[in-house]
Amino acid sequence: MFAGEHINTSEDRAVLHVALRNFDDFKIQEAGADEVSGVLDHIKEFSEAIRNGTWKGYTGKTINTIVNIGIGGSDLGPVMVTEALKSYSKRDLTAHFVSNIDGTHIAEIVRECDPERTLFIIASKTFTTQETITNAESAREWFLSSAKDKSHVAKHFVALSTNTKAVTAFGIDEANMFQFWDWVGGRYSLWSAIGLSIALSIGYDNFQQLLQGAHGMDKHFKETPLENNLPVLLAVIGIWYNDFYGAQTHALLPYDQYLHKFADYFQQGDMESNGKFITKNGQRVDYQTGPIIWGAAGTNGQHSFYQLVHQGTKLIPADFIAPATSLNPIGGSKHHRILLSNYFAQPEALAFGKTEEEVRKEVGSNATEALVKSKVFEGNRPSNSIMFPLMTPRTLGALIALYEHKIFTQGVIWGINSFDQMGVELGKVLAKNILSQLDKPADVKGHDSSTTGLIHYYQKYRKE
Ligand SMILES: O=P(O)(O)OC[C@H]1O[C@H](O)[C@H](O)[C@@H](O)[C@@H]1O
Repeated sequence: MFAGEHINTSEDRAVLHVALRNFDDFKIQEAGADEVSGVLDHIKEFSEAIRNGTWKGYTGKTINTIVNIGIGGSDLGPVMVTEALKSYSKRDLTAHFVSNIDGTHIAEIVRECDPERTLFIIASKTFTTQETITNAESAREWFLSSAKDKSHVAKHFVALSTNTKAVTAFGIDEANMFQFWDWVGGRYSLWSAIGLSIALSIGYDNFQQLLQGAHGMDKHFKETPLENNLPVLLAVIGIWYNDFYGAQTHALLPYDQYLHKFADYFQQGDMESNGKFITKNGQRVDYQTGPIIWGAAGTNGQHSFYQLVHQGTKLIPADFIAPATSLNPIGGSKHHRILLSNYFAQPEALAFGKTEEEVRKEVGSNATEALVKSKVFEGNRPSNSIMFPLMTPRTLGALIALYEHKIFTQGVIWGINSFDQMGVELGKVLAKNILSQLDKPADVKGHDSSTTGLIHYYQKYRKE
């Protein structure tokens, strides 16, 4: 990876998100790597102009709302990080994120926006993603219904992309485009121009701290012997339970409300990277690869699904993640002490459980056998605990990079290409064909009976 070899073999690309946060440290030879600092300067200059009010909208007002339009890697990273670092954000600059093609998403968000004071950020590596381009067109239509004159688009629309041609064809000036390169995978792109909404929200200096935190983890990963190497340790522990104990899933359980999108983010990060049954050499694996990633912020999960984690029939390895100090120490950190007491207790309960003997002592001799059995915790359920002093941009950068490299290490051990995503293509192709058949029942051809029946049902009941 660090040598810039084309380890994304199926697409013949280097994988160099580490070059986006390198600060001239590692020597990386790859076209575009020398352009990173120029794009960072552009992000700095632009984010400062928006934040200090020198950038004005078409009626001379400052920008008070940003709307990032993107999906997958062009959405989840910015959403997760702006939520995680909300405490560092400019409170009078509201950030919204539109991803879903469902018109409800953009319709509900523009209801909260003032066209004179809103900046739309069209985030798409390829600039061909159907959802993003359709949402961007609708945003432009909504904007022009107030602004009227197309020349005003320049003050309210910017693009983050590798595809200059498509960006300019959409009507966004090249000067308002923030570049990145094909060696940045979508799910590894929050460090690139795709992070513009993060820089706008928390300020460029904090964005840079985020990058530096990730770079620190890159160095650790590259230079530390395997037995002390955090991403490697997480990777092999994960493989141990996944491949040798049959665990199907892995839960990410941050005891930090700011990290409430962490599991959503790494669902793409991990499952799109390692959800593959073909090795780099084209063989079908005869072992398990990437786990199902899921989770929720503690303690909410405890009151929802932890029953199964403790007493269900499935083995669920979990990562418990928490800051020692809260950024909101209300009530003299009373909340945080309660939160952390749960953070400490859950892994302990999972590991050591409660024996039948202990239950008997507790319930007394009148309890039925069934009640006794229902209160037994078998224990011996695995978890990792990750703790850090305080949620800062630097810490978050390191935490994200920790998981990125864990995923990469696992992919290497499984012999798969963690950096392509062929599995998302088939559905897109089928949807495109179906879209062209939706008008008339007679057009619905070439499908199985269930699909045909469903489309006919829609055609019977739709109102437009
Ligand atoms: O940034 P874009 O080119 O619009 O791509 C957005 C997303 O599209 C697809 O779903 C890919 O599987 C994702 O990896 C990617 O993040």
